[in-house]
Amino acid sequence: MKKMVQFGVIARNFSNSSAMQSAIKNITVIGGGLMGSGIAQVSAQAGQNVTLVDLSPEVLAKSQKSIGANLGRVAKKVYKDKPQDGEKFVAESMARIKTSTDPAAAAKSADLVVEAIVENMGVKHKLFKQLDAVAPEHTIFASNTSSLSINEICSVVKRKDRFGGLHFFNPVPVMRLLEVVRGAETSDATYKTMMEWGKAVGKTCITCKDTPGFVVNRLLVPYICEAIRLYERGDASARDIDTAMKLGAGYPMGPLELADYVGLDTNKFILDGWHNKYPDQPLFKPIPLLNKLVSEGKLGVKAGEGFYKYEKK
Ligand SMILES: CCCCCCC[C@H](O)CC(=O)SCCNC(=O)CCNC(=O)[C@H](O)C(C)(C)COP(=O)([O-])OP(=O)([O-])OC[C@H]1O[C@@H](n2cnc3c(N)ncnc32)[C@H](O)[C@@H]1OP(=O)([O-])[O-]
Ligand SMILES: NC(=O)c1ccc[n+]([C@@H]2O[C@H](COP(=O)([O-])OP(=O)(O)OC[C@H]3O[C@@H](n4cnc5c(N)ncnc54)[C@H](O)[C@@H]3O)[C@@H](O)[C@H]2O)c1
Repeated sequence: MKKMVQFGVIARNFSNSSAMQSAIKNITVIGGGLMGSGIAQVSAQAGQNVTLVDLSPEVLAKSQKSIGANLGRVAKKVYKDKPQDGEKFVAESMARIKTSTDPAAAAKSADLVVEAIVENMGVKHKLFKQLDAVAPEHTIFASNTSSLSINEICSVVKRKDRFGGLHFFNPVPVMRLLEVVRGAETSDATYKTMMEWGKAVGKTCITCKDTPGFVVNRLLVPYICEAIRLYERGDASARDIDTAMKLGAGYPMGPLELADYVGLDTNKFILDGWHNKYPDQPLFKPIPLLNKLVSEGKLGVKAGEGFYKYEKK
């Protein structure tokens, strides 16, 4: 049943993509990590020309490998009875992805730049300032930030009317939602283009204001944090909390499993940032157990241990 649902999602995303048109033809994705490689993949499979940029050539090589493998999964499902068409789909999608280690050069030919680099305001400011000086007039800039303010990120660029948030979800090829975030100065034309582009790459788009966590993370972060506090108090075991939310509320993962999946350092980073900004909000108060796990290097799936133990890949 689970597989059937996932197959439906991937096939639907793909057919949506083929049917939709977008004014954006050339996209530059900056940051070739977990999110950037997924954004590059869904864009290329929807027929866009993609330049994927990272400072590290090793990251780019790893991303290309994982995109190839994930496109292979899509092809297996969508072209189940036509393997040759599947191979063509993978080859053509891969051929649409170029890689680069030079963000400024890659922005020069972009209609849209989607930034998916580290969640750090200073680093994002430095990048966007550099890109603003070289990108064509018409180029739209977007950030995939999980928790930072779009208005604050775009404060360093002149093109504030051509700036917004495009918040994807992990894993990008599977998750159907795209949050389109309007900053205070995002123009109607930019907003409309971002919405159309999101549909063209197969996502269902919702509109968000530039508030902490937009919609999903504003609800998800306090929910995960409450689950950690529940566990910390000893009210239930980790396994029981996760089983409760999977079987009682129908979530695909329990909150502690999801916290391990996104990374406990990411959980902590978001919580600390919001706590500093909104010290009176009790939902954003620091959690001693979360701080302890992070200080011990127990960051979740990627570290081999978080609330649970995992086999290191
Ligand atoms: C304090 C809180 C902090 C929050 C942090 C915020 C972070 C951020 O801003 C927001 C988020 O993203 S929030 C996070 C939002 N995310 C969530 O909430 C996620 C919740 N979890 C889920 O939706 C499901 O558990 C998964 C989809 C992850 C796995 O599905 P499953 O059924 O349990 O396991 P399965 O059978 O293995 O996989 C089924 C099929 O899915 C496919 N596929 C899987 N992984 C893939 C990948 N990496 N790539 C590509 N494809 C991938 C694949 O096609 C596979 O089929 P195949 O047979 O292998 O070809
Ligand atoms: N991980 C998630 O679940 C998730 C979900 C939604 C949004 N986000 C957001 O997406 C962004 C990226 O997250 P991620 O999980 O993909 O991170 P990641 O660490 O997997 O990847 C970030 C990549 O950016 C590269 N990078 C850093 N500075 C750069 C620069 N100046 N120019 C080019 N490349 C640079 C790094 O080498 C790294 O490969 C963050 O803002 C994060 O908050 C993450």
